[in-house]
Amino acid sequence: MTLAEVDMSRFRWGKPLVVAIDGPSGSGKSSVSRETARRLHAAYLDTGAMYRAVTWYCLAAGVDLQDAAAIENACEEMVLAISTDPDREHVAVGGEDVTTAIREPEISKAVSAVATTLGARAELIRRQKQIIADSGRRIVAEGRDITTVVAPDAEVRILLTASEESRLRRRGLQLGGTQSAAALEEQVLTRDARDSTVVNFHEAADGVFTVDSSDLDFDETVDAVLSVIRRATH
Ligand SMILES: Nc1ncnc2c1ncn2[C@@H]1O[C@H](COP(=O)(O)OP(=O)(O)OP(=O)(O)O)[C@@H](O)[C@H]1O
Ligand SMILES: Nc1ccn([C@H]2C[C@H](O)[C@@H](COP(=O)(O)O)O2)c(=O)n1
Repeated sequence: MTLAEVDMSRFRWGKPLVVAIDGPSGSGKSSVSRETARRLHAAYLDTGAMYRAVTWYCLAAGVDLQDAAAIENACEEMVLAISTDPDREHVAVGGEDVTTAIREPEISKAVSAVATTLGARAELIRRQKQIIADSGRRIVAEGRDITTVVAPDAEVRILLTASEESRLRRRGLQLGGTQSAAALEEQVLTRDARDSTVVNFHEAADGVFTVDSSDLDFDETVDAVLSVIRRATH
């Protein structure tokens, strides 16, 4: 058992523990948050998957992604189910399993149109707050606006960041080394530039801890996050 695991056993039962993690693309939000949730025996919420699910629904229904009102309507009417079990990735729209489909490149390319539609954001934020409440406030939730908008009252708020170079390298490895430099920049930097027109995920707000993972491997990053949680809650 590592030192982090010994200390984390204190958090298994008892008080609410909402951990909110945001940061730019490729910083490790999803993978690090999922593992952190496992270690804490907590639920896990991937809010980016919800934006992707709305995008999938809009494309499937032929909704014009230039039409903000149509996107907002689609978002409000859509029946979305998302697993909060860190060991079970599952997203369904209207009962259809879209877990894999929402990771396709066409969704990654189109998702900023949904993420920058303020009416759609309002609806998803409402649903995300409800999921956090339904978890009994024992959850690790991640996404671009979690520390500032969705869960500003979380017990622990962390900005997980990394240099552009690390983030591009990680995304390249994640996609099997098949993407050109230009394609990776489009997926990581250009998408972040579009998304940051509606939400700030590059700077830590007051009370938000920063973990810079540029020089840390995955396990070291999880340990750094657990260490922040331990310090913040004692
Ligand atoms: N500290 C780290 N060192 C090396 N690789 C890492 C580290 N943290 C995460 N990774 C890897 O980097 C890749 C990108 O991580 P992840 O998908 O979790 O990022 P993200 O911030 O959620 O990105 P996005 O917001 O675009 O979905 C994954 O393959 C993950 O395993
Ligand atoms: N809370 C959130 C979560 C995600 N987004 C946007 C940012 C991305 O363009 C898209 C998909 O996120 P990913 O799965 O790549 O993390 O959704 C957001 O604006 N707010």
